[in-house]
Amino acid sequence: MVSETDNLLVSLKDVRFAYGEREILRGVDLKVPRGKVVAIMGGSGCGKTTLLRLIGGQLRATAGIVEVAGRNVSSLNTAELYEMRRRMGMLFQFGALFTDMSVFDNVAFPLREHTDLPFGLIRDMVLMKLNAVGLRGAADLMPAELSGGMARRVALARAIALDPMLIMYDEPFAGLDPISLGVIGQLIRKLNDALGATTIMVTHDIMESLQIVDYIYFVSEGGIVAEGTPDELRASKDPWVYQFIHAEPDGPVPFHYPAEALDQSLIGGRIA
Ligand SMILES: Nc1ncnc2c1ncn2[C@@H]1O[C@H](COP(=O)(O)OP(=O)(O)OP(=O)(O)O)[C@@H](O)[C@H]1O
Repeated sequence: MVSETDNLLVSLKDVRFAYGEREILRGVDLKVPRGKVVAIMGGSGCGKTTLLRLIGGQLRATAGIVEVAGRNVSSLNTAELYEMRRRMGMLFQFGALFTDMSVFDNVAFPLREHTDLPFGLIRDMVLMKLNAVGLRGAADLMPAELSGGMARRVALARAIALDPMLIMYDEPFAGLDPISLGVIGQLIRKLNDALGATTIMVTHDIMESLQIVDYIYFVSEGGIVAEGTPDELRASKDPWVYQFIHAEPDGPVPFHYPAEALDQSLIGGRIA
């Protein structure tokens, strides 16, 4: 259990959120200590991306408190929000690269947008970030010349270009082959630790998460239904966690969409 006394970078207290009339989150409590890598998992459409957007200040909670670095995100004005976002690196689903820019220019983009640093310094910073993801030699390539795994690594380098305090990834493993997936997982951990950052990632990949994260939250039906360290979750008898870790098709997360009993649906059942 993450405690109040941990040095928290992100804290959500009883957070509720609705898109119009439709309530997606109904009281979420979540804590992310500084320096840690935390995964948020859960079924499709349960509100994981929405959680990242609330933390990033793109959405405002309907109720409850979202705190980042000790500041209530809802209370920030536009300038303060902009300043906070500058300190966050985000890689959204399939975080596409700008196809008409070289690898170098893609990574330089946030530095040029957000700083007035001279070219020489930007150049060195870009090359250092590309070096960290093993692609310094690919600086002059265009995105079309990269494999899927390489493109994701460039997107990672771009997300950390400004040395963020918080890095958020939305499904960083989506669409990758198993080897690239392992490489990206290790990089996420390595970059977090090398930068002294804090990382939150939304993912469906439980096996990779168990290898690299410090803590996992499971979201379902608007709230956190399970949480723990990888070791705690591996040992857990909680049916929800068990279903996820052992990839059981049916369990607390049902395989079947709600319906009447099968024998009621079948013609034979009706005759009987
Ligand atoms: N802008 C929006 N307006 C209305 N409803 C939305 C909007 N964005 C998302 N939703 C709905 O809110 C729910 C939660 O969406 P969200 O993207 O947070 O889920 P998720 O857990 O990240 O899903 P997935 O794993 O499939 O990406 C979904 O049912 C989605 O249809």
